[in-house]
Amino acid sequence: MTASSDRTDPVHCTPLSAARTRLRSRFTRLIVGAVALPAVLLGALQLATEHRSEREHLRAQLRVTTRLAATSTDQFINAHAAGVALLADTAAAHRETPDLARLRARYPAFLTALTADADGMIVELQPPVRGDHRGQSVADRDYFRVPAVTGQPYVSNAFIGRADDKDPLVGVSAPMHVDGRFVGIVEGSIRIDRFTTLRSAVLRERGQEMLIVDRDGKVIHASEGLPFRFLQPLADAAFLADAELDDGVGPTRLHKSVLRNGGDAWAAMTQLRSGWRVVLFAPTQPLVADLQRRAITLAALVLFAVLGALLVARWQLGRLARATGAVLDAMRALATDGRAARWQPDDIPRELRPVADAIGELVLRFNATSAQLREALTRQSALADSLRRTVESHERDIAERTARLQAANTELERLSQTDALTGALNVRGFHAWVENHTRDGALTVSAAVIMLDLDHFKAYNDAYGHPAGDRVLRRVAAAAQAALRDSADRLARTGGEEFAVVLPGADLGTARAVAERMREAVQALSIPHEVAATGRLTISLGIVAAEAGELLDSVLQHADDALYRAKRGGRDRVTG
Ligand SMILES: Nc1nc2c(ncn2[C@@H]2O[C@H](COP(=O)(O)OP(=O)(O)OP(=O)(O)O)[C@@H](O)[C@H]2O)c(=O)[nH]1
Repeated sequence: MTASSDRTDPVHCTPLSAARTRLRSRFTRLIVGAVALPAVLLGALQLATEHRSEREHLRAQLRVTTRLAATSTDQFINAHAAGVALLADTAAAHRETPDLARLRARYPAFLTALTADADGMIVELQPPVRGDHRGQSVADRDYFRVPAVTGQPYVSNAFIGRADDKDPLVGVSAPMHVDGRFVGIVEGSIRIDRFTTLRSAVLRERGQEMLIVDRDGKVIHASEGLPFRFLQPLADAAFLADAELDDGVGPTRLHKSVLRNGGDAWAAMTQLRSGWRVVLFAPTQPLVADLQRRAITLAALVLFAVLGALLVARWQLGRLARATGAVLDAMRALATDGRAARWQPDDIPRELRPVADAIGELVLRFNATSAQLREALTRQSALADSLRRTVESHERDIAERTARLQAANTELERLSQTDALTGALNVRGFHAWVENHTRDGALTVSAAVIMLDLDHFKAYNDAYGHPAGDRVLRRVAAAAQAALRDSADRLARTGGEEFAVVLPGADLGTARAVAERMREAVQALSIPHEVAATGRLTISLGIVAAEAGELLDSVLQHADDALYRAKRGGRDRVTG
């Protein structure tokens, strides 16, 4: 639900997705920073420490092996030299011929053995199968000259055998003295491979190469991994440089490209009693290869650890995102609908439980408050309806009362301006008409005025009584009112039995016609009046026409004058 609503709601989707993305990249950086970096640093430190330790171990082991190799070689050579010396001494003491065959039998490493006289001429050579060399001279050989001069046993440098095999040899020799006189030497030649092959093989199995050089710095033996050949002069080689020997072994030093394969190697040198030097080389390549292998293993471990941590973080972030999405949905429902679904997260991390519980409580409270609010709104709405109905009813009453009041007022106004006896305008009503049709006493419209007066009315009252006079007044007024044609015309009772009629816009002719209709209408009433000459009640009328702007008082006076003339003229007539 969260994901879909996020997709369909760009307003809310973008910030939420961005937030999750930032959180994920932050987690990634955190894991890389907190796991990978320390692991790599610690691993590199560990590798460097181990590498240094193994290098030191290798160097120490190289020194030990060098010493062992030198010692065993020394013992081998010395043993054979001692054998030759013993044979020489024994033979000289007994004035016997040295038993070379016995010597070779005891020391099988001797390829040949010989005796030579004081002049260096070979007396005997063993084995005899190699040819008879008796009479040949070895006076040029070191193994003859040195013992002859020094009187001491001697270990030679390397040399090539004179036999057909041309074997690489070293010789050990010892002088013979009879009665203090040098009489010759005993010499044994040892094929070099007799004391190097096995040692080289063992050392090579341990990853080391062996070099033996003689006192002149020429190669006696170089194992297969070294690029040196027999008798190659190496006196100037760095690994043979004089060094202070510690317990018989010089310091181990690293030498570049010293191996046959071009590789580097640590080298340790020691010197034998014979003056030979033994140098052992320990290639660095296995150490480097081991370091590379460990580094690759470490990198793989770190990589797997980081990937695992990222997977776990991604899984946890997914849970967090789902829980957060549910929270947002609940909050969004609150914000948009004003309602909240029941908050029941079932897959929320324990750490977020307090937040979820707080939101759940918030939702419950919100729902309760919302329900109360709705109820209050419903009550308020009902109350408002009732109030509105009451107000409307009151307004209707007021309107009706106002209408009645206005009607009453209108009626009152009409009555206040109406003569109660005749129904014509009274003096107040006539003044109201005057106010509407004059300004400063002058007419604002043209108008005709008729002044109407009952003839001999006093006599009528006297003859018929005042109430009968009232009835006559009422009938005359009704007849006069009936004679009016225009709705704007007005009949007003201006005195006891005197009426004024105003006809807006009318001319004198019209006024006369109206007045005549009135007179005739009264005549037609045939109200008996014994005192009147005609025997019936009549009326006299004076008429006048005025233009707008004439003073009303003056107009009324003219009309009154005309009425007077009608009276004086014999009554029952219209005079203008
Ligand atoms: N019955 C009755 N009589 C009224 C009323 N108002 C005025 N009169 C009488 O009308 C009479 C008017 O008399 P006069 O002014 O002398 O006029 P007249 O008698 O009509 O004589 P002429 O006008 O000259 O014809 C008086 O006697 C008044 O009492 C009224 O409302 N009712």
